[in-house]
Amino acid sequence: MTLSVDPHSADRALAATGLLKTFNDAGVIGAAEVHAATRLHELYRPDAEPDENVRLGLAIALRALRAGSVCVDLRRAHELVLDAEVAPDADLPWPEPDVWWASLMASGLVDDADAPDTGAPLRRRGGLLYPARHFNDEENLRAWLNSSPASPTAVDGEMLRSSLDELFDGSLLPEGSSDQQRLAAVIAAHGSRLVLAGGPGTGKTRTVARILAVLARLHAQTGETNPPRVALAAPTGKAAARLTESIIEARGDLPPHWSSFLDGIPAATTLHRLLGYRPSQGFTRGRDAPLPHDIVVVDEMSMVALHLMARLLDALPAHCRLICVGDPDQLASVEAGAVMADITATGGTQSSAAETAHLQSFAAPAHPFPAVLAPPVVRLQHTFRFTGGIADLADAIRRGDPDATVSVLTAGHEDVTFSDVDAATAGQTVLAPVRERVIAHGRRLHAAADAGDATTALDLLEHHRLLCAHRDGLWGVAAWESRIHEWLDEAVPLSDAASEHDWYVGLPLLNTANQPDIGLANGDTGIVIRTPSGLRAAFTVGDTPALLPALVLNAARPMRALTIHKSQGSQFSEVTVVLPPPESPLLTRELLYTAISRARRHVHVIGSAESVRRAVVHPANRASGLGR
Ligand SMILES: Nc1ncnc2c1ncn2[C@@H]1O[C@H](COP(=O)(O)OP(=O)(O)OP(=O)(O)O)[C@@H](O)[C@H]1O
Repeated sequence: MTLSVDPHSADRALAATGLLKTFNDAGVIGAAEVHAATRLHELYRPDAEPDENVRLGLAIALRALRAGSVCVDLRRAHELVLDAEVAPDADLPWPEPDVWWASLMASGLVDDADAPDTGAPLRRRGGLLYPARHFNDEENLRAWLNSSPASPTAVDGEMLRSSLDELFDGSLLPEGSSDQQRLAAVIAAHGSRLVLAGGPGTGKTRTVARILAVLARLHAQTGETNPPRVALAAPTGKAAARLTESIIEARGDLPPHWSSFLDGIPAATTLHRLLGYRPSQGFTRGRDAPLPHDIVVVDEMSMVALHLMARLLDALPAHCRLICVGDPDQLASVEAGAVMADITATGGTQSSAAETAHLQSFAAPAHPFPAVLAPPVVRLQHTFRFTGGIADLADAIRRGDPDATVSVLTAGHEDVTFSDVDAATAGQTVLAPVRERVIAHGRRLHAAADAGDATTALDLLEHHRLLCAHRDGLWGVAAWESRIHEWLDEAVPLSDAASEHDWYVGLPLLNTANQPDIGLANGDTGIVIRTPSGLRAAFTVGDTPALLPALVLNAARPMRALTIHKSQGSQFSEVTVVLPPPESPLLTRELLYTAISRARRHVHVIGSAESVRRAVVHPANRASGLGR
């Protein structure tokens, strides 16, 4: 099958020639890659005849970036690049890899990883071709992962042991299983790096709060009068707000004489803000202006792109501990890289026998640590919050087992329902349960909004969310927005609700830009409520509802449905997931896992079993050189 590419598409580069034209016509590379490859070749080799293979290498490396990969294995370029789109399987004239490499290395446009950096735009490591900037960022991360941990003798062992016995007693774990939360605390106490990986409800935040308390106690013991300077950060404003809330909650769960160790920790901020990002200057924190902190915690690491991670590592002072927290099975960052998944798959450097024995000595007798330790990565596996269908479903998806996933979906669990239909063509009868759910939720939202009760309305907003993979098209957010609007208009009805500026009482809103002047971040959600002064949008700013007029909200749009990508970092009591057809390029294991793990109490999946199976067996394929 050859992909028919619209000859008038903006992605067609009319001036392209040779291999660039062939691959552009086939839809493998876009106009942007054709232009960039041509330009870079001219810039770096103004005197040389354009070499077809070299220009294609440049374009493919850039195309891979657009698909989320920081490098490309030239032997498998056809798989990697085509993976991101509706794939042509045409017989394209891919250069023979050895010949391709020979052309690239002779071009002066590629520096080998082990040779001096001449400033060429591409780098080679083994069989991988990188844009130079991404190569350097990956090297930065590799060096951090492989750096040797701090000396174990720096820790007051007795104090650490007694702290662990109080805060990490492992009492809810099955006898004989490793207490991974305690292991995380031991590793954090001994070194400057911890990567804490785990699914929802595995106790990541609770563990972080307790680690911070233990570190503060150990710090005080050294005679320091000031507590350690801690920064909490996350990739988005929404995730930062949630981290702040979760840490406050976890603090409330600490024994009273421990909670004061968390006094004075500022609210979480976005990573960009922590690193002093200014649109005109870029990141103002870096090697020359390091962060002033002793401990930095970054949550929702799966959303952190390689580039951002590298800037963070640049800005860490040598003594600073970095604790990275996240779920490696979720969708990766919008920009290239899959840092969290790569780090957890790679592991760190394995401990020596002496180090392992030392770390082991901090395990509780009933919960010995694993025999092989690879700091800094610790994976939490025991789920404390979820039981039943959602946990089983998440597990089956994570394991990549399509039969088990479909079995859980159809097993009749109380917390999982499945409509095995194509959501776009399903009739009213099949969709009746979704309609009822949406209407019941809409009525409650409307009642609270009409009464001007911002707190209740904002709380209710988190009770149910409909999530789609796509923004547009029959299975996308836009189609579901109008379908839900129609359902509600019949049932509530919305035409009776007061309306101004296209707003009406009870309309959920999504803010789509960062607006620090009014305290809103991109991704914040709110709801239109009635107030004595007219309609206002209620958004949570800090920990209280702010009532904002339409005038200041130029980037807010209706939100009856949300993309799964945008829902990352949030959780809802109930979630309805609309799956696209099996041939959708967005349908990946990470997408399905992220969607269902947004649900706290109930998940409803609407989509064919074939779509479910296709997602489960199709992990997102982001190439990187870590672990090779
Ligand atoms: N070792 C433990 N003993 C008892 N309860 C625990 C333990 N670990 C976690 N919990 C409880 O499990 C629940 C989930 O914990 P927590 O919020 O820390 O998980 P999480 O991994 O951060 O979840 P999410 O990713 O969904 O935010 C909390 O109520 C917490 O108190």
